[in-house]
Amino acid sequence: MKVLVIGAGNMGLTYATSIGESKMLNGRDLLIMDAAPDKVKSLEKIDYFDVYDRIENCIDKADVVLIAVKPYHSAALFESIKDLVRQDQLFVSLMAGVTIKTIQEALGVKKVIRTMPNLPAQVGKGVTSFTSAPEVSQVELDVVKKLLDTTGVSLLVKDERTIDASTGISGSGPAYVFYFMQSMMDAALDMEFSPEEAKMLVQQTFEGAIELFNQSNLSPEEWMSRVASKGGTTQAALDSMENNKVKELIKEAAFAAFNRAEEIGR
Ligand SMILES: NC(=O)C1=CN([C@@H]2O[C@H](COP(=O)(O)OP(=O)(O)OC[C@H]3O[C@@H](n4cnc5c(N)ncnc54)[C@H](O)[C@@H]3O)[C@@H](O)[C@H]2O)C=CC1
Ligand SMILES: O=C(O)[C@@H]1CCC=N1
Repeated sequence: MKVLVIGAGNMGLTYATSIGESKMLNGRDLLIMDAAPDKVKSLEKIDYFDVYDRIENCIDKADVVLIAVKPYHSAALFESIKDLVRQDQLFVSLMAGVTIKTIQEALGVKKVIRTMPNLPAQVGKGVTSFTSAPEVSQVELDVVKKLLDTTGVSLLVKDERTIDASTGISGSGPAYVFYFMQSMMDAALDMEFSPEEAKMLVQQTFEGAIELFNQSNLSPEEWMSRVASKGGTTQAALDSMENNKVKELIKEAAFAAFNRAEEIGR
């Protein structure tokens, strides 16, 4: 089986590298293609895959094609490959919001899987939701799951609405965590810690909290109550968040991403 990754940015390169490192494929069965000459130059230093700068030189070699360009580049890409693709090829999209029907119609193919990965895939801690067109067989789904799992874990979901919902939680989610980290670092700077001290305090607090969560069956709410003493400092902070409806605002933000994914699809 030969796998071609189109688009060697954050996501495409991460998947190509993870698949390469996993040794799932034989020698030269992994191909990568990007339209940016400087990107292609930097890829040539990496040993895991054969690198292409022109789609017509590689698309017909592939059994599985991973599409990892930005959604707004998808129409131009589809136009450039629609006369080169085959019905037996399996297309796996990593693009937010681009529907299976759009891909099928633009390429004139049936076998399409749509995924929603996330950036922690870069460190093997990704979570990828995926769903497929009915024309994709169970064997093909199993193969793609193995490819996706090289970057962390994956979750087969029932439909494309759930892919858009995953975008609001796990796809965009790492940015919400970074937003929280940045806000705490900014607060630390206002309290006159140095930038290095602020980073250390926040980084270790996040790592420690995640480790506690991972090593127990307690919910985040239960852990919150273990940190907070009655009438103490944590309660003052949690009360402030409740009064300012921070939870509602975070939910609203997640739904904004979900809605935007659906909007891009339309
Ligand atoms: N960055 C993230 O955290 C996540 C991104 N995604 C999705 O992954 C996809 C890629 O995002 P990133 O990797 O962040 O983008 P990126 O901008 O880092 O990479 C896209 C790459 O595609 C290349 N490209 C553009 N048009 C091309 C064409 N016609 N042929 C070949 N290569 C072409 C660009 O040169 C670039 O290297 C997007 O559709 C996005 O919705 C999904 C989940 C998370
Ligand atoms: O912001 C975006 O559109 C992409 C999809 C999920 C994360 N990044």
